[in-house]
Amino acid sequence: AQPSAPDPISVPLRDLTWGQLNFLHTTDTHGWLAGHLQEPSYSADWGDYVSFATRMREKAEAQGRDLLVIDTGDRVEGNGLYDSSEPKGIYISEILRQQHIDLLSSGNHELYKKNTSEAEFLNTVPNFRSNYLASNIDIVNPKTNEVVPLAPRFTKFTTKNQGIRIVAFGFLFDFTGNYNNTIVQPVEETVKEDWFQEAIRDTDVDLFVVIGHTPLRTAEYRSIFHEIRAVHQEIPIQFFGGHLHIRDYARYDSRAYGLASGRFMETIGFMSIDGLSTGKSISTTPATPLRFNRRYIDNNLYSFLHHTGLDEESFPTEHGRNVSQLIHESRVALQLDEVHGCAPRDLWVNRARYPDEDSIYTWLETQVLPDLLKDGIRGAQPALAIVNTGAIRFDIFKGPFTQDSTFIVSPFTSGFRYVKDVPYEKAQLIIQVLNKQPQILTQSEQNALTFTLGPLEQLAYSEDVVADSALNSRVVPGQILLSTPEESRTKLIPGYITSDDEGTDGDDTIHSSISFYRVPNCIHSLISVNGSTVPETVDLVYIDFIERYMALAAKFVDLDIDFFQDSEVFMPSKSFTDVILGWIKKNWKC
Ligand SMILES: Nc1nc2c(ncn2[C@@H]2O[C@H](COP(=O)(O)O)[C@@H](O)[C@H]2O)c(=O)[nH]1
Ligand SMILES: [Zn+2]
Ligand SMILES: [Zn+2]
Repeated sequence: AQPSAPDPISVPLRDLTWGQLNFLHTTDTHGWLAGHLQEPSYSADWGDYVSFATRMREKAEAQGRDLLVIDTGDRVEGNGLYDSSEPKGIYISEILRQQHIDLLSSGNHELYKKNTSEAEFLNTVPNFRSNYLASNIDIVNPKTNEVVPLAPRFTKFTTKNQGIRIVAFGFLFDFTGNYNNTIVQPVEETVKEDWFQEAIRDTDVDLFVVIGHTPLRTAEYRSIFHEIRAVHQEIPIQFFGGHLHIRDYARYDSRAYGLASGRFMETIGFMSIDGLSTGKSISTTPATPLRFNRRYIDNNLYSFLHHTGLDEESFPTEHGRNVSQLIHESRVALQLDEVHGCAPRDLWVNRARYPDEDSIYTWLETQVLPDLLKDGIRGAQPALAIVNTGAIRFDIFKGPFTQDSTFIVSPFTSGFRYVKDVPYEKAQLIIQVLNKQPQILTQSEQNALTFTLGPLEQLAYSEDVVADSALNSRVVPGQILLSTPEESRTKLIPGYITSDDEGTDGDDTIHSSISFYRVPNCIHSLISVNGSTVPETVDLVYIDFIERYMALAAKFVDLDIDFFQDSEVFMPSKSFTDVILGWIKKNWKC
């Protein structure tokens, strides 16, 4: 457990609605298993979550109900606890496995690199036995060189208390950026496979559960929904999704819903279903009408104590405490609190307009990239650098910038490449193509370039909200009267106000809203020694992750360059993360 949760007397919470079958859901945790050390709203760690899941399971069992724990991938890349070890992930694997997870699947980040997907296949899948599902992912078995499923395609089981018969699948969206030791089959093809068609024709089923690292409102999930509905018009279907890093709840029909539960251990998703038939029920029609309920739980002890009805003494389990201790020891071993510099101000990914002096991207464009290129690549030749905004994963808070901050902000190993003597106006057109997302880039490729905020209308933001920029706001913009008059006036802290298919009452914690702003796919910085004149040609520098999109854009603007053939490495063995850290060590003295 970390710094205390929000002030308990001033944070109104919405309760959970329990059902026959209840779920806890995490997605896109990206290594944040220590919780948020600088944001009390999200300060619970994986050990606290182990305790929470245990207490919630006890609560369900006491009422003869069931509880299942779900995770839908992107468990790697994005926090020092994962990225700071060599090899990456050795500490996190041991921490992750301490949670009893009933169903889990792979995200796209598990597949970018060969050693990441092989660690998944050799460690995480066995750690969770048949609970790990991979309906559309294969891998080259590093021991036999055979192509095999990453994990079982699906599973069928009956819940312990209610006897609910479940068939579950685990899907990844039609991801194309995976390393060539894995194969992601398009979902449209998977649902036509014999094994899938046979599995959905099972008649002894009360509920289909589709987990996956797939945004809820996608063609992929719609095709699975339609395939199942083509066979079972009435059977309830529960989807769990992720990847867009947003809280979301989608209604497919009156008997099929989907839940997505944010990112970075900010949210524990809660889902309940009532009115399900079961293997035990005699009559085919359940006694109570079918009912789905969702709740986005802020990942902090205050919420956990409230929803379990326990207090600081009775809530923690010994196992949960031991996991928190393991996390602490892992962080010490990795020296994650080593200070590299002191940030003079907050710099925001999407809680500040761009461009703006509070935008992390403006800071990169005006400070870091010019410094990188100040000596040019080839003497006085002007240079233009392009970086995708998705390379930066989180905000910089005013104060110590640590080893942990380094990987929270920029976890990837991407380096830079460049091509020489590109006509400047063509280079400008390339940036426009990358940021205007014309038809040339498929939707999934468009997503792969942007720090995927997901549809902004699902994030609570408003141009005219004046909210202090830090989530654990030091200054709350005035008092906000709660909707029900008998509730006392109370101070709300800024946080998510999620708008989904059921309205805006999904968040367990009633927040004041925060402004969120869209950022472009890419940012850029032009450096020319005699800054004044517009250069004829530039050396075009870009982060290597976007090379294939640069090649696409070059075609679009009739630039005859083969980026894969004609490009060279710029500053070998220096990653974008090294560049950022080097700048911070030089400029942000404490
Ligand atoms: N510059 C780099 N950006 C990367 C790399 N790997 C991923 N990304 C960015 O992350 C998102 C996908 O993240 P997700 O958590 O939403 O799945 C992707 O769209 C890129 O923007 C990398 O190695 N270098
Ligand atoms: Zn993610
Ligand atoms: Zn993802």
